[in-house]
Amino acid sequence: MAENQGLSTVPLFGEFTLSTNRKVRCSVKLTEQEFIVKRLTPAPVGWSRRVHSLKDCLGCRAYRGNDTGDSAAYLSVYFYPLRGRWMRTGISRQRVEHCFRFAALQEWRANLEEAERWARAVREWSSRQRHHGDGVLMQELPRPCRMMVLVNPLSGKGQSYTLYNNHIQRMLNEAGIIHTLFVTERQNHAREMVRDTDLSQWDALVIMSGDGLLYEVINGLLERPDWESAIRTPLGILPGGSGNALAASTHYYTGASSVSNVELLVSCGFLLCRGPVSRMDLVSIHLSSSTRLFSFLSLAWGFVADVDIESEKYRHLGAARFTVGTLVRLASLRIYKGKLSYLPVSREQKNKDSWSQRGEPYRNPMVSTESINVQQLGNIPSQNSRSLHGPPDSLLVPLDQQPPAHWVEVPEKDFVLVLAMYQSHLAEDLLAAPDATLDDGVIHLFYVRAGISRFALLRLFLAMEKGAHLATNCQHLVYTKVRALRLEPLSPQGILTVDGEVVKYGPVQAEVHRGLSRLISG
Ligand SMILES: Nc1ncnc2c1ncn2[C@@H]1O[C@H](COP(=O)(O)OP(=O)(O)OP(=O)(O)O)[C@@H](O)[C@H]1O
Repeated sequence: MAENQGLSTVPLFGEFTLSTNRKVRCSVKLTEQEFIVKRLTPAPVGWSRRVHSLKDCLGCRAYRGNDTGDSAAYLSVYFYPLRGRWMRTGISRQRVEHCFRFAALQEWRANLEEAERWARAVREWSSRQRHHGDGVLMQELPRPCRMMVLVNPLSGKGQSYTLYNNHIQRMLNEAGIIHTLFVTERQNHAREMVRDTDLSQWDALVIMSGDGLLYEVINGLLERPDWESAIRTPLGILPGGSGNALAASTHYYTGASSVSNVELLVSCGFLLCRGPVSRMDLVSIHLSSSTRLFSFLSLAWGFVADVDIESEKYRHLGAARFTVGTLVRLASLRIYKGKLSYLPVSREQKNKDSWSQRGEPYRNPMVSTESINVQQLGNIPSQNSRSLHGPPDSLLVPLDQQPPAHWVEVPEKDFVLVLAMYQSHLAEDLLAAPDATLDDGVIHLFYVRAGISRFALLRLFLAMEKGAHLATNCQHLVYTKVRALRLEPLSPQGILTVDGEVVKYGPVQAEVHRGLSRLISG
């Protein structure tokens, strides 16, 4: 062990019987990349050889059986490979367990030691196989890992707790993750818990709900005096709501084909257990009420916000509530009056370049009295009168001043929708920003100008299921990548949502903070 930096040496070979049938002998081989099982006892039906990539290994366990008179030990290894779905196209992660009986030695202790040697080697070599993305890897979660799991029992169709019991609890146990379950009892419960908890007790905070509960957790972390370290606590997301946009986004970033419901849950559970932790963008949002809050997903006004909120009454339908809501709102399509301006990614870059050519550090020219603006904008009381901290917003000026001169002002004043996205999915089956990545530092801004027909709008949303809406060449749809934006609704009434939650209607502005938070994302 001491040589080879504590790693168990591989390959390992062994011959064991199946725990379920002692008459079936198998040869087992562990290499740096694979776990290979070959049946030595011929079987009339079923498999004769199985090869698993260690990338698909969730965990393993060595243990003694219940019978104390039995000197055997057991090794269970859990894999979740991507496999073709039964009677459907596409692939999804499906659980495969191998369990072997170790009885070659007379002493139970010796058999258990041998099983533990195998378990250690499987764990070590599978952790070496973890996929490290393109430079986004921040850190591995420590092992053993301690997770706080927050479950909203009322989210989605009210099945979160059952889904946790049926799938997630088992996966966390298989991965050897120590976790404590907290069932939220009311709105803001999770926010208060993360605001007040001793974070040194936890290696990760996991949210099993819709996106609304994560929104609470992020804002709770940023209310803490130690927000700078608190917001770097690894977060995990498990789909338990009806929208599940971030869960769908994290699955999408793995490159796997699209899945929903329990298959999405298993995929996210797998990512959660395997890590690693990546950076995730957050967007600072200023409302007319002088409130500043943080958002991880979206800011919406017009059609999308209306559908999201008005379809709450169909939540018993699960994800289908958005389809029903879309059809209902299409029937009475509205036009929303407002002013939209933004700082394009390209223009911000030019600005930075011209400053650096002059050999000076970049400063947003409109906030040269930065400290004053930042103070005014940044340190304002949050909705529940607690102070929300977070980094200063260097691109924004106060809402009662004109946006900076180098920003773009959209000429149109009549919109059907404005949607700012920072992750790929708006809902499980709505791939709104196919180009988005977890920490690209970009707000993907979409707006649809008034004048679009109902049919064309429906076509856009149908195309969005596959992320093909941008290829429809719809003349009314505009897409641009920005760092900051301001929206000033002129219609006296309307709905504004942040991460799917209603916020105070009125002027709003936003700035992206690249990689401010951490997400366990695979
Ligand atoms: N026990 C509870 N009772 C009532 N509200 C709760 C409870 N626990 C959490 N909440 C609140 O429920 C709201 C909605 O939660 P969340 O968005 O996670 O689920 P959802 O609305 O079902 O999901 P989705 O947004 O995907 O439709 C959050 O604002 C949260 O504060």
